[in-house]
Amino acid sequence: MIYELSQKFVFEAAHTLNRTIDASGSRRIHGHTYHAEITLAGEPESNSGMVQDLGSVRRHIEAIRELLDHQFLDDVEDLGPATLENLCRFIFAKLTSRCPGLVAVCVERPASGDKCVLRRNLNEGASTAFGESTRERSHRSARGFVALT
Ligand SMILES: Nc1nc2c(c(=O)[nH]1)N=C([C@H](O)[C@H](O)COP(=O)(O)OP(=O)(O)OP(=O)(O)O)CN2
Ligand SMILES: [Zn+2]
Repeated sequence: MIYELSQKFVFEAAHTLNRTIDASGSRRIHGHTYHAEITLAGEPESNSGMVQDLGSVRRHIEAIRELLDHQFLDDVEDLGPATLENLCRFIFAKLTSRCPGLVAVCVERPASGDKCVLRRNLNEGASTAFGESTRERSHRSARGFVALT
């Protein structure tokens, strides 16, 4: 049995995007309301009864949210083209060392029904792609839900 703990947050941001379809509208600066959700997996620590205190998760999220909320996403360092895919990767990379057990990041635009989920691929060692430390990998391995790669 494994527990999954999630926290949602919202940010508003502007961007442009180069596309082969609907190109002119996407190339103009426009904005979206993004709804994001992060998920941690693990076992509750016996004394606290918590996988991780959601209060500390919210603090870490707030630091990331400040990098995105009311920003022009084209100018955000390390983001690349401001797609849902890159927003998931960006949030995952920024949070993974602060939130042990981070397994998924979801970003969606409810207004248009667009959604992307980035899940840690336990079988293919995708964790290293996000700059996860050896300490974190060992930590998760010790909790028994990932094989060391
Ligand atoms: N795989 C992806 N495809 C697209 C993404 C993305 O993040 N990943 N993003 C976009 C654009 O952000 C785009 O603004 C959305 O385009 P579109 O659906 O055409 O129109 P809007 O949501 O802006 O809605 P309107 O109200 O019609 O402007 C496209 N593709
Ligand atoms: Zn857009």
